[in-house]
Amino acid sequence: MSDASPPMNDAILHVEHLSMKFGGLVAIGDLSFRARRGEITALIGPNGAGKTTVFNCITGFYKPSEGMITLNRRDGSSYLLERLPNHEIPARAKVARTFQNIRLFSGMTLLENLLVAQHNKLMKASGYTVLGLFGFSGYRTASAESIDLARHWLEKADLIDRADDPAGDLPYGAQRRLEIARAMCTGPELLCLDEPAAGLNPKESMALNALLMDIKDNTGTSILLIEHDMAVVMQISDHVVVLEYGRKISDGSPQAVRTDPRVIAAYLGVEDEEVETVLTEVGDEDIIEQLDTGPDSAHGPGTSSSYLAGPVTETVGHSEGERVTVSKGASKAGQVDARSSAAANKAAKATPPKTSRTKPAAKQNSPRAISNALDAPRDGIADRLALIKGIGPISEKLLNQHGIFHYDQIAAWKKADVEAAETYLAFDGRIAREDWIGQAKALAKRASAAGKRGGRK
Ligand SMILES: Nc1ncnc2c1ncn2[C@@H]1O[C@H](COP(=O)(O)OP(=O)(O)OP(=O)(O)O)[C@@H](O)[C@H]1O
Repeated sequence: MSDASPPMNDAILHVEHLSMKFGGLVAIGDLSFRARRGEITALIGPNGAGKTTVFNCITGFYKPSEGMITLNRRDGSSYLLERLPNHEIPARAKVARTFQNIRLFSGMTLLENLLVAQHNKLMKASGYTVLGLFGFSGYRTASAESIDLARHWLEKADLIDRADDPAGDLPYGAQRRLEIARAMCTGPELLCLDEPAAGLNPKESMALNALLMDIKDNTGTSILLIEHDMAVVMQISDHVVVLEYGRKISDGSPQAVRTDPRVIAAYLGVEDEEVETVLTEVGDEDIIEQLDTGPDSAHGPGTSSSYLAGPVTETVGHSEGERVTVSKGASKAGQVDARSSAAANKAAKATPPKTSRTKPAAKQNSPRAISNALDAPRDGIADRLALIKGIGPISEKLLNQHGIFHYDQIAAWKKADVEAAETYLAFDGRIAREDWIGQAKALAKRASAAGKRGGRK
């Protein structure tokens, strides 16, 4: 939304008309948004929406095909990140990041990991000579300061008791916090976190939220967050930008985005005919009303730069005139737009009573055809299937309704089971494309190794 755009001096990050192409694929198309200083900005969207590609452009791993990324530092200096050499982005623009996959030095202790992160500062203090390491008082001071800073962040991350343990021995959630502590040791003004809550159990998720809120409240570091866990996003974000197929489909406060029908349709990854069912399940009567009467300009990207970037269509345009076709009807946000217009045109259509908004009978009464379905979760506790990328809360509920509660059940699926599940979920090829079976195997293994510590609801 246009009201989400702060004045330039309030924006630590300003992304303008960013496009990134990989051969014929437009991973990001004409994306513009701002992240305010001192806030947590979340970048969300379904798998493959282009979130990590945006991060890679901001942090210099990719040079964008088009567009500008401006980083405004507190001291008034500004950097065009797309022009800075990769290695200068952390040092000069003060941007730090973590990755989807944990990248710690697992054989080093926690303290050593945090000292390595301060390598540049220490080398500078040494005068870049071996003698400097032993002789310069400047080095000794810098070294003591580095240890203090590392201790400070170990305390903040609630890891000080494990300071001398190898990082690889930490539980998964603690490793995630260590990565953030390590990034904070570089003194960033913008901290980019790629799915920090992925694979965390609820307790670990709460500890992560506390750490991120502490960073926000007490350091002045701004945070840009990619996250699939909506509980985390809605709880701690000040501002949310939603992507679908590389295009921005919504931009605003967590509340505005949460109630945007385009986001619900796109993010939950539902098929066209299921949009209304999803909205009913989400339980937001206002949205259901909107779908019957047309789009509400107070919600969604009606006046946002996503509209300046053009409507979401079944092709993704590129400024050089190239058009790359995505699968027909692929944009769920586009489907909502289409449905809203169609609904507005059907003036004579009577609004069906709310009680009639139920799942199609075929879906409710489908015979159980997945070979390893169970009547109930083992020990009464289901795994969090939504940790599998591609499974949202609605799909998780549907799977549960069809007797699938555990990672190992999905891990053991054969072709016929996949086909049966796709019928229930009204997906076409997504299970293989998103490798649910591979993800389920990894989660089952992790849950089993941790004595199912992290994998339960
Ligand atoms: N180096 C690359 N070469 C070719 N295609 C790429 C490359 N990196 C990303 N893509 C493609 O760009 C699109 C966006 O990918 P990206 O990883 O940015 O999505 P994402 O929103 O981060 O997805 P996820 O939530 O699954 O991590 C995808 O279609 C992906 O296959």
